[in-house]
Amino acid sequence: MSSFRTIDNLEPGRRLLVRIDVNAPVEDGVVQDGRRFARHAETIRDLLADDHAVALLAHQGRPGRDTFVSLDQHADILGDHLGREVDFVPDTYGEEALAAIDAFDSGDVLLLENVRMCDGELPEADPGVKAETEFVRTLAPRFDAYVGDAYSTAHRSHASIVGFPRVMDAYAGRVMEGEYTANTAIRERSFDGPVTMVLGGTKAEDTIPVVERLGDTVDRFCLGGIVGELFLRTEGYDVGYDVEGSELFDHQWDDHRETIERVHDSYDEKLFLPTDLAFEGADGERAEVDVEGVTKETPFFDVGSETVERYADRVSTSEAVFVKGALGVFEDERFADGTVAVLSAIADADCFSVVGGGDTARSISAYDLDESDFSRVSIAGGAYVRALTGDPLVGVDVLESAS
Ligand SMILES: Nc1ncnc2c1ncn2[C@@H]1O[C@H](COP(=O)(O)OP(=O)(O)O)[C@@H](O)[C@H]1O
Ligand SMILES: O=C(OP(=O)(O)O)[C@H](O)COP(=O)(O)O
Repeated sequence: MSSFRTIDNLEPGRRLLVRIDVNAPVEDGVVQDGRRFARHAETIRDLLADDHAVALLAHQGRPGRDTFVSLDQHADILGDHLGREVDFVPDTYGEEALAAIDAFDSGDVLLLENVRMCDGELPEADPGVKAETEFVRTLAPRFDAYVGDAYSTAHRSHASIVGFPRVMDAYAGRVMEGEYTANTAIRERSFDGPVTMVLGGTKAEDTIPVVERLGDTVDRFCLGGIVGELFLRTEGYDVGYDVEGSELFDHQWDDHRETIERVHDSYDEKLFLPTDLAFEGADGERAEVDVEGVTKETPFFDVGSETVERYADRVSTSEAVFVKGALGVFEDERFADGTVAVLSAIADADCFSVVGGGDTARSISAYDLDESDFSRVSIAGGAYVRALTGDPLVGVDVLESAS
């Protein structure tokens, strides 16, 4: 059981600062609707039913990425879920934001601009340091309480996650409470047969430490995506290099090389790496190459069909399977085979299964897989796999300390 207070403990009619996570895929500049919007709309609906005034904080993307965009579209999508207007304020704690906050009243919902566009949110630092930022010092006194609902960002020590609850009366929202309860319960489960983790995606910092932390309890790690290529590079294959315009590999290699090499040496027998990879052929179609034949000039977008077969075989003989991160760029149909085939094998298998990640969970609906074939689909990725290790989530810790 968590020891944080929830929104059920709030007196009605408060002025609330609510941190949600509606970080979403962006395709050709268009923000894609998904589970995160639907789930946070439930929290907001419950808050409005208790006559609170709700100011929402959220982020989108990371500086420098093409998914780093304004939250104006997010306000419209949230509004569609709520069946009412959500006012977008193109400012976070400047004059325009303060005027909107000072004017807002019971029953109002407004969404402030992408917190990662304002000074103070980044980089990660101790909660006490984030609480001292101008951002927190300016907004905190204007509200009665803070609601932490962004479980999927609870592993980041950013101002909107840890700074506000450090200095405000703080409560957990419905998403925070639900995700925390479910993921903590999963961590406490034990399984008689093999446990497999399928790890892919782009965020090495969230997945590689998990391999190290769970290396003694998980039986097989099937690796793909950027993570898989970084491990292949450890084995001397010429993959996992940035091509022009991409910043996916080299800085992650510099940051995590030591850990990757250590994990590789320690858990060699449990690690399953791609034996073939897919790329865009000269005719624009999907082409595949054995890892022995890769060259560093070629960007790879999926695991190959032999790898898919091996991974599907591993998951179909597992008692439990945990997925975080896609095995390829599934948003492009040519490179969806790895992600979709392995998810289908999990859906068909008689196993306990969890699929997590803001992007990865989306592949389930995008490719008409049936959500009910999985034991759980989490809207969190990095936070959920970290929760499985038992390591603390700073965004949960601060809510517990605030109680
Ligand atoms: N080889 C690859 N190159 C570039 N991107 C990849 C590759 N493989 C997977 N991806 C991308 O990884 C993304 C999901 O990873 P990530 O954001 O880390 O996970 P999630 O949001 O699901 O937790 C997908 O959107 C997919 O396009
Ligand atoms: O999408 C998110 O995490 P996820 O990719 O682990 O699902 C969260 O919004 C956190 O975003 P971040 O990884 O840019 O800090």
